[in-house]
Amino acid sequence: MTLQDTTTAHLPQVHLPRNPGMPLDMDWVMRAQANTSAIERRAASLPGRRSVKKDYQAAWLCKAISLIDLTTLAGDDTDARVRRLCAKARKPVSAPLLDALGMTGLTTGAVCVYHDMVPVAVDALAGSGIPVAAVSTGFPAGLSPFHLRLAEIGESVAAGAQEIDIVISRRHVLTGNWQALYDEMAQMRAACGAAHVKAILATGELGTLRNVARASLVCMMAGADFIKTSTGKEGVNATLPVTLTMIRAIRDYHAATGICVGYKPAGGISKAKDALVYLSMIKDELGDRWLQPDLFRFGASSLLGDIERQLEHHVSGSYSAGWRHAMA
Ligand SMILES: O=C[C@H](O)COP(=O)(O)O
Repeated sequence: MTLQDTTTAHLPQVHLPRNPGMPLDMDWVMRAQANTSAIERRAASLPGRRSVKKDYQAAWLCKAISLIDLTTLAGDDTDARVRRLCAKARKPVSAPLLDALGMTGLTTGAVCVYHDMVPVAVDALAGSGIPVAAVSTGFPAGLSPFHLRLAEIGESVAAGAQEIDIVISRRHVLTGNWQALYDEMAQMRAACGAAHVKAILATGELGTLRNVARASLVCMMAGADFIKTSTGKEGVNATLPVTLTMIRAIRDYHAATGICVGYKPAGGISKAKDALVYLSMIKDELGDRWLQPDLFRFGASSLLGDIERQLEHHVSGSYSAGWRHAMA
């Protein structure tokens, strides 16, 4: 595999048709189980193994950059911070490092901000082709009046957000009210119009992996283009067992409908080596098609910094034969 194969060759120039969804299939939802102990065993085996061949790690780290929704979601966000973030999305690593890697043109997958920051981000990213994602619907708890959550989606889209990260009502999952979850998701999907919609499940608040599996299915049936683990604000955010549960739900949905739904782990992913484990898991479970920005994103505020440090380390001293080959 060359660096070119790993990065630019797979950038999506064509957006997939949106997930059209399907009627709520309660039998399928109730059949969805998650074998917790098997999933935890499989997840526990992942970090210990050599997930990506060392020779190609730099190439995979560049790939990871192209898959980041570079995020700031803080109460003290300012226009200046968002502009700095957008500049970083355009040039994710220093110019000398980009040159050394031969990766001119590398950008992050998107920038993710609160609704109020959308106009600033849209302006700062003009002409870059990098989409702005807005967290809407009363993020992070999603407990504002429903009509206001729908209105917020409309305002974010009108302000130029091309992707909307909605939050679901956790109580619908905790009470097993799948019809209410489906209806909520379908209305949010409709409010997004042409924008892509990512459904944040807030998995750390859903109680069980079985609930995660069922909520994943219901959101996909209701038209979510992506399912996303967390807001980054829950006590427990993205984990490997949750990831296995959600990507297997994506695999089942694809097998039954032919529709590809994307996956976004988010919250607490800050280390380059963890990003490689996620990419390895996606490759194993879903295949290369899901290693593209239209079907996979990391939601992360600090991952890029660690990846940049690791790439600097590679370029400064550890050119192996394989890496030179990858650069050829
Ligand atoms: O959606 C993205 C998350 O809020 C980012 O979480 P993080 O700040 O822990 O990386």
